[in-house]
Amino acid sequence: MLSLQRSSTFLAREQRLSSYRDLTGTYRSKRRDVSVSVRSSGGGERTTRASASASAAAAARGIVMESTNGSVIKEVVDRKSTVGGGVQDAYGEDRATEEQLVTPWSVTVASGYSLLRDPHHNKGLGFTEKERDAHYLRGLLPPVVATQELQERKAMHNLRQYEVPLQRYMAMMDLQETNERLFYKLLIDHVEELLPIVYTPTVGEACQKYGSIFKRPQGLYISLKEKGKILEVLKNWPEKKVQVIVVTDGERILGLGDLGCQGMGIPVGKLSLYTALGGLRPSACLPITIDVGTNNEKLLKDEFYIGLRQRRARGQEYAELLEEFMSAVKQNYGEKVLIQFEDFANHNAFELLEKYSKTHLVFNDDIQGTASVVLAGIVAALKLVGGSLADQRFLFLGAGEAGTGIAELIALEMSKQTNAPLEECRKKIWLVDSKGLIVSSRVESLQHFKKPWAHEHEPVKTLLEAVQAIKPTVLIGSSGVGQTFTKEVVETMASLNKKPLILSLSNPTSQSECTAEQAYTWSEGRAIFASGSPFGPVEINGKTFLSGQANNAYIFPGLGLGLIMSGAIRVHDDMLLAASEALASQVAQENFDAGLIYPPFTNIRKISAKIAAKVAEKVYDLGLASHLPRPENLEKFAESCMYTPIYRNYR
Ligand SMILES: O=C([O-])CC(=O)C(=O)O
Ligand SMILES: [Mg+2]
Repeated sequence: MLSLQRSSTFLAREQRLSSYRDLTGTYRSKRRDVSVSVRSSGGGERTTRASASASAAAAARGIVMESTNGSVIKEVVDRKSTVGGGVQDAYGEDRATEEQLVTPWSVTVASGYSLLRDPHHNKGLGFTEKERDAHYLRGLLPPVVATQELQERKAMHNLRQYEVPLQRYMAMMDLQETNERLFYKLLIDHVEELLPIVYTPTVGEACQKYGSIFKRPQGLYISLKEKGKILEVLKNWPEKKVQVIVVTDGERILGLGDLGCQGMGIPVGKLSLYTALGGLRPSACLPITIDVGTNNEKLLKDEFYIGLRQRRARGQEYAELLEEFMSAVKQNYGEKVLIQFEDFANHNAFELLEKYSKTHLVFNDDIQGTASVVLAGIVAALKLVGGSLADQRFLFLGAGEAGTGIAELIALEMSKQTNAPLEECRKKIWLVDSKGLIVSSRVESLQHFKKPWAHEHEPVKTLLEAVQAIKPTVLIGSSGVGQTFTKEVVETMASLNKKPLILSLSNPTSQSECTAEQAYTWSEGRAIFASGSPFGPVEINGKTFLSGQANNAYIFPGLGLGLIMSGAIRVHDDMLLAASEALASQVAQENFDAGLIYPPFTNIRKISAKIAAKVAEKVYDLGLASHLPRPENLEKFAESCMYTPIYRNYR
């Protein structure tokens, strides 16, 4: 038996790096040979055995260990990666640095049978002959070695056999859970086809049925039961170098309302887009659902419901849990971790953003991400509609997070362009909520986020009357209620404008204010239309009409990448404006010619890199960057940071 001699520095290093919690606290190997004395982070001595083949690597680069069945190899490596100062493991995956390994868990990578069941490293039939020898895979796979391209073709072929979108969603989730790189290769290469599956609209249905389709847990669940222990819960998550968290409390999932704990599908879906569209490493992404109960009676009675069976906690109890969560995140991951709030109900969304934007790197996707994407679409649409932003009159149906968020960013941009006071710019923007047009006589009873939009006007009850009274050039739906842009509403817009700009933003498709077909038919093909969830081409009198997807998916992946690569510590409105400008500039003449105001999603990675570069530029300009020096070419740097799903060759 060969004993590795270790210096005290090395031991100290291992104290942080090499502890691995298994049930017995020991490591044994059938394969013999190397015995390494290490200390656990709890301070106890452990004897670790590693195979002879691993011993060279152990001596050269740290420590390699195998478990009883020879299936788990643990490595500590010290090669720097490009983004955020991580390291790469034996498989070339970016991993946490020593300092980042702050928990009892540490880096583990598998071989043999376990490797085939490790979604981060599994390649299925893609393992080469050499890898099959080196990683104890002989006999565990059929003889054929397939290229990743062949696997991709097969997976797409199989996926297309399913006619029901939810089945495709489940097949995609299975793939993500078995072979992560293949999952992302599919998603990146077939983004237009698969976005509606892993994202809106299908993800909405998946959340509604999450309890029944639930197989393996994804993401982290933090419920009221974990109060007082949230830091410990965070430490149970296996990845230590987390850079983005998407968190929901499930109270307003898309336009579907309170889905409680089953809202988890949203953070999972959003983060898969962070990787596919924005190039963040999957291991850097952490989906979280905060479960404070649900007021959805149907779910409370559903025997398959997976969340707390109680009504929602409110007030102090809610605030305390969120406060504990926010400080635990900062304590565990530092102040550069990006926290994206998603699908909270209005009251909490505004309050959380207001409170934590001063102390954390946070943004609310529904308020700010949606605002940025819609502003980009409007700015681009001016090329088709004519006139400047300040020449337009805006009418919103819906005065919640999306409506007021978009309205404010439009006013901000208008104010920048014209030098007019923000107050004046706001007067060109009108909002309708469930009680009618928001006017000054209602101001006392309005929630605080609606007050800036209470302009002088006599009361108006319905949307149709509001359209007739305000005569908007742009109509925006963000109410979460489907079919509210009626034939009369669209016809009135078309009678007032040569090219009415109509945006039906609510998700999923069932909640869209009108369909593409309705918008084009009722406006006699003159509307410029985009929607939150996608619509296919529409044919009217032999002419084909396309419509774009005004969805925050255009913005948050690039925005997040820009914030992370610059090491931003706060989000500023100017960064949202920069993201918006970058997106608007990506609409090509051929898109305009087709009546589109957004570029196609097929180029999204390039678009995200451009958005990231513009956002990072703002972060540096505002002195909010912590990654110094500033790279010379931010766009190239953004591209170089992006994760690619191509299989790695395993050493
Ligand atoms: O998820 C989406 O498709 C867009 C969004 O944030 C929402 O509707 O809440
Ligand atoms: Mg959302």
